[in-house]
Amino acid sequence: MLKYLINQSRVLLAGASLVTVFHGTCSVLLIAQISSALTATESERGTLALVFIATAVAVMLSYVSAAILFERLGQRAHAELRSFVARKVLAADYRNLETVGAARIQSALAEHCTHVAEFFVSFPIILMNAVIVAGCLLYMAWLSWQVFLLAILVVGLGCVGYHLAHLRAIRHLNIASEEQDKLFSYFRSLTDGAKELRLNNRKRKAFYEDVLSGSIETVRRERTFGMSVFVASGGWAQFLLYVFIGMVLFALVSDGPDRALVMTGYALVFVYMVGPLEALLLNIPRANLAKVSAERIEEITRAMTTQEIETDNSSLPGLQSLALRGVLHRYYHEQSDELFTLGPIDLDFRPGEITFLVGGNGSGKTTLAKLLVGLYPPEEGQIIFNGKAVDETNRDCYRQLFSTVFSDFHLFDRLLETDRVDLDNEGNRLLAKLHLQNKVKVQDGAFTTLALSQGQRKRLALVVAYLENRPFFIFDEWAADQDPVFKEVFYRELLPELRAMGKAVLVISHDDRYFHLADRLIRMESGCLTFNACPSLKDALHATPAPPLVLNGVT
Ligand SMILES: Nc1ncnc2c1ncn2[C@@H]1O[C@H](COP(=O)(O)OP(=O)(O)OP(=O)(O)O)[C@@H](O)[C@H]1O
Repeated sequence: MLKYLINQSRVLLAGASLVTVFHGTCSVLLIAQISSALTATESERGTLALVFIATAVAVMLSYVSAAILFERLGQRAHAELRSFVARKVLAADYRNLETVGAARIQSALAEHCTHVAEFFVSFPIILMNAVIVAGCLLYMAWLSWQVFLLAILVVGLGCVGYHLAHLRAIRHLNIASEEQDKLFSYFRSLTDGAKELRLNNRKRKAFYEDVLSGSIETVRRERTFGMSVFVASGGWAQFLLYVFIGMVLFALVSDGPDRALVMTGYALVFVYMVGPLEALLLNIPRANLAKVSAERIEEITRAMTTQEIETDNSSLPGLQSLALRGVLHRYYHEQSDELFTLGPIDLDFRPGEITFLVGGNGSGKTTLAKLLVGLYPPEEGQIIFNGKAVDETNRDCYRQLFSTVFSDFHLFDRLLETDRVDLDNEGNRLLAKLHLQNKVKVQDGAFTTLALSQGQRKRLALVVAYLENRPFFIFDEWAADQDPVFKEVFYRELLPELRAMGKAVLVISHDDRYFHLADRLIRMESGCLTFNACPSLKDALHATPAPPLVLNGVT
């Protein structure tokens, strides 16, 4: 991931790095000039002053240019990463997305992308200070070659120590990253479960103390440990530096004619070098954190795959026939080691036909709807659409056949599903039909508000589905949250209207008083079809009566 980003901006990165190297070199030259000026004669000072001013200006200009270039790189990397993850999420198979989970995706989009982008803040600091430290060492080598050899030894020892620490620290940073993914799901529970947490004080306390705090603490502990190991390795490097300084000052510099110049030079360089060295040791861990986050993004996005070919929407076919043949889907529940199997299912759908799908909770109605609309590719069997099997090459195109309102529907404030010119007028006409005209309007292709009751929001979702106007409509317990008057409108007006328009309609419903309005009734039990016929054959519907509900021994 980091390599990809670096590759994407290699020209800008190379330019910024060159400017940084130039800045580091000028900074070292500045120190060398200060050192020379301290022991310079009166006649040399004039020229030295001019060179000093020119170098100082170069240092300032190169610093500003490098900082701006790297800021641009960082922001660009951040934007690119966010787009990359968002595109991956949009293209991923729905099932893969369910497996990865919303929390990990949020974590990737929020924290991990930020950490990776910070690499472009750390990188110039590392590069700039590495150049300064290298320059200082070279300056020392020029003053005395023995010192240079010693410096090489110190750098070697520092590298070995750092590498060992690095391996340990990365392990802890990885654990922290994994825990952070869980933490994001707990953060969601803070807002999504706000009502439940307020209504049960024991639950609220337990959630905070046992779940949330534990997770926050794990991230803190692991990250602190990981970063501390890096800091400790920084301390080791600093210690080596002082050993190096001590050996140079007290053992290596002999009493010669240049002793004063050499000692002044060293004193200055040492003092100057400590700052860059510290910056270096502080920023290398940050770059490592970026690496860990980049690996995490890679892992998350790798799980979001697809083999499907995206449709261009130019020639969406109409519906002539649709058949499910031996279609089967399984859910595996890891915690309980249980498998839910839906199917094998054989079903036919025709235009202008209203099908009701009924059955107990958890019998597989929604799963069947997801299979039918192509959100889940069948594990076995086939969907035959207009005589052609649906596969990776045409599944995206096939999905464009459906307008749906699932029970966990999402409303976008903008009406993005269609580019029809009469969108506002048609939207407002439908809103009036569903008695929402005083609550919300469609204005410039967007709803004026979404702050409505659940039942009203479902009516908005119905408006959206109507505006999409696809050949096949699916409603998953749409009427469950509606007043009797809207149930009437839905079952007795809207559904017949859709039938008259030649739409195929699948209605998942528990409203048995409207079952007779369907052209066909399907019943599901434990993932299997147990009834598939005209609704007048009512007896078959009640083949398996539901067991009585028992609460604390009271029926
Ligand atoms: N994303 C999922 N991952 C794993 N198992 C799932 C998933 N969604 C549903 N299931 C399981 O599949 C079974 C059928 O669920 P489904 O939602 O299709 O039932 P349903 O008939 O629509 O129920 P309800 O009437 O309560 O909405 C359930 O046992 C459920 O535990």
